[in-house]
Amino acid sequence: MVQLKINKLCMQFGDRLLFKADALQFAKGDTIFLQGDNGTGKTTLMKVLAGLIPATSGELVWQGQTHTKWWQKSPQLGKLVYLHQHPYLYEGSVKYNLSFAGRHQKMSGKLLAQRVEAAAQMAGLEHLLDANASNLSGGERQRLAIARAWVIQPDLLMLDEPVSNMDKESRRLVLEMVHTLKRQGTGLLVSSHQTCGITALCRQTWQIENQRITSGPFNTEQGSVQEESLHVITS
Ligand SMILES: Nc1ncnc2c1ncn2[C@@H]1O[C@H](COP(=O)(O)OP(=O)(O)OP(=O)(O)O)[C@@H](O)[C@H]1O
Repeated sequence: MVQLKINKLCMQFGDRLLFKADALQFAKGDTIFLQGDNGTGKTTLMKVLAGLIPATSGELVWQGQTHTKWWQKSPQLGKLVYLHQHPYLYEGSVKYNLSFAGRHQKMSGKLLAQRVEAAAQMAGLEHLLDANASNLSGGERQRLAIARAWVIQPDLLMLDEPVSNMDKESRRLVLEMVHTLKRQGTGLLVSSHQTCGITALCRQTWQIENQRITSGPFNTEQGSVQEESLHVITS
């Protein structure tokens, strides 16, 4: 079972305590809605879990191994993906962006080409495959970033405000991609200020409140879920 365990995590910026968590677990197949008010540390937590910044103290255990040497190549590379709401894209075409990570995995050229084509279609970007990624609109960039993750099928995917500033059609396309990943077993950790189609896929919640992260069950009745979710969930 692919999993990331967090023990006695503490995050501070200078003297300011951001959050503490005794024990949390994020595993393949999990679907977790990360909730918390503005500034409580949701993005920071995701960056810590992705190994992009170190926690002040505590332990992250990936597949039974503690990962404390932050300057070394992360063992989670390609298996755990973090998508920021303003995603970083590589210099080059949409096609280049979609194929980049797959080239560094043990994926055959034929399979990679098939997945890139399928991802472009799912993301509604097939007509932009040769366009320069830096010229894409905000919504197209977010769709491309999720499609890029879809190509490599990570074990764990962290989505930071995945549908913020997206129109209805973009939200539908992104939901479809995320839902496919979920069906294939990818674990999801989703931060969002409002319930949406993607949070409706979640069955657990991590709540950051009073500088503590607590976990519990989440059912979609806890929030009013927007109508676009239901079509995908039941189909
Ligand atoms: N490198 C840093 N140095 C100092 N403070 C930081 C740093 N990075 C983030 N912070 C602060 O930590 C707090 C949490 O930031 P973070 O972006 O993780 O919150 P968030 O819960 O994702 O917020 P939002 O919901 O508004 O996106 C903020 O007050 C932010 O200013």
